[in-house]
Amino acid sequence: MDEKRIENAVKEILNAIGDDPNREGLVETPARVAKMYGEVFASLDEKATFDDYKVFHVDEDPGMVLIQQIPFYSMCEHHLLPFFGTANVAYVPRDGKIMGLSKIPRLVDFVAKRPGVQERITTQIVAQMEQILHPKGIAVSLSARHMCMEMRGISKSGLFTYTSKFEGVFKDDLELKNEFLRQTGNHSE
Ligand SMILES: Nc1nc2c(ncn2[C@@H]2O[C@H](COP(=O)(O)OP(=O)(O)OP(=O)(O)O)[C@@H](O)[C@H]2O)c(=O)[nH]1
Ligand SMILES: [Zn+2]
Repeated sequence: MDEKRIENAVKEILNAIGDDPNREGLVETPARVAKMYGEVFASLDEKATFDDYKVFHVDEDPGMVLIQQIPFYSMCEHHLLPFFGTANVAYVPRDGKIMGLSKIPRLVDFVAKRPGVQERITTQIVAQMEQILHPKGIAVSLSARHMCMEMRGISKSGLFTYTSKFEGVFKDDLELKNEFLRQTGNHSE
């Protein structure tokens, strides 16, 4: 990431909104924003990859593995305002192939830390899980608040947007899908 360029751009924005980038409270702001963008957009760094996942084997296929309520923070690509919430990620292993549990929240972070939309985070979690494990099934659901709908524009506070994607056995096996929905606090039909 080109921090110097971000700093200059932030100075320019401060000027453009009619504030003074040289006043005491703002002098260090461009550098802080550049550093902050480095964090919230960390996945755009050319060195950033999600290849530190660990795959293990168990003798018998367990059923569903589900990590619930994984907090995530992202920035909407339309307004560069935060959207944030929680993700539920489940899979059903194939051939005893399982993943290091901590890698799932890492994967959610990796997918979230770039300008995006909630729908794409949802589908990319599914795509990455598929690539790493080729499991029998994947279920992902996200619930998030979008600051671009709360602090501006339509200005509706406390709206939660829900997105979900079900693959493989989660599509075919209604009981399994219902178990995911029940466990994650959502109600099936
Ligand atoms: N589908 C989707 N839309 C999003 C997401 N985050 C923000 N948006 C929407 O992106 C849209 C951008 O619409 P535009 O009409 O181009 O922008 P705008 O004039 O600022 O729109 P308003 O927010 O309605 O004022 C808005 O409707 C936002 O609510 C997201 O994660 N997914
Ligand atoms: Zn937005």
